[in-house]
Amino acid sequence: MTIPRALTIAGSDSGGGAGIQADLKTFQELGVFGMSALTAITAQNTQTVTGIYELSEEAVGRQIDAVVEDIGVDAVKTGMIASISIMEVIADKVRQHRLSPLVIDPVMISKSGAALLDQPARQALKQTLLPLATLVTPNLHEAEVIVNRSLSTSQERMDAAKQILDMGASAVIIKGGHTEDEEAVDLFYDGEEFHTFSAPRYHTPHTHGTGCTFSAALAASLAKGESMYKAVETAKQFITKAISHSLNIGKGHGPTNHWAYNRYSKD
Ligand SMILES: Nc1ncnc2c1ncn2[C@@H]1O[C@H](COP(=O)(O)OP(=O)(O)O)[C@@H](O)[C@H]1O
Ligand SMILES: Cc1ncc(COP(=O)(O)O)c(N)n1
Repeated sequence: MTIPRALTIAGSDSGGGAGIQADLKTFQELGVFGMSALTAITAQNTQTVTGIYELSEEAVGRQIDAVVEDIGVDAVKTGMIASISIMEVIADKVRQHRLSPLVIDPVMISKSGAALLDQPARQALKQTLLPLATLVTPNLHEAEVIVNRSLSTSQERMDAAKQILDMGASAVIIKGGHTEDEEAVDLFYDGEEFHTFSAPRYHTPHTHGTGCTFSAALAASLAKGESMYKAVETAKQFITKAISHSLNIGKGHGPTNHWAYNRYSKD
């Protein structure tokens, strides 16, 4: 039996709801062996980020080399990248090791408002990492930063999706977590067809780590060999369960529930 292996390149969330911790929990729940390359350590809980400690470029590069050269990687995701210099190392390593499929979650700001990618890096993303992406997963705000205009209508989002593919990404999913719509609708485009993936919107404050969990579920599903379309379906089901059973932990935005997909499969 071959064991699917996924690597997350992201930041640590001491609070356990987002970042590397969310990714590894998601990989585990989906039956994929999880590995990590940390870009930064955050001191963080459900209310706030009190410290960000970036790792050196060398530390990031060596973690990636170590797992690739020995264990092997069937899919990769990136999350918090922190700065341009770390982004450049990641892009170099992706090219050097031909890492694919590559899911890029262009994390910019935490739900609690902390900058997790500095301003220059938000623009550099377009040239440095997006062209390498198998799938890029911006939320609405991140998509607006990438295309540099507001996206209020579905037509504007479809145009933005096309523009993101013109930047070199193979596919994009613009997530609908931050709209006022009754449903949480994600727009997928792979250069051929648009698809929407919808689920009921849960009115809960406990959505810390939704984007990390979603992109980790995508990487895990791709590591298992699912098609891109099937991987989005699985990830949408996983995140919807995780949000519908989210955890009232801490005093702020609690985390999503990573075990809900397996434990509450019938409701
Ligand atoms: N309140 C909610 N109810 C149901 N689904 C949600 C809710 N909030 C986010 N989602 C879904 O969670 C996934 C992550 O989206 P989003 O929260 O927009 O990402 P991010 O964490 O990057 O801001 C998407 O599939 C989105 O539709
Ligand atoms: C280390 C790290 N990575 C990503 C997020 C984004 O998650 P959210 O937007 O839910 O706060 C985070 N808060 N911390």
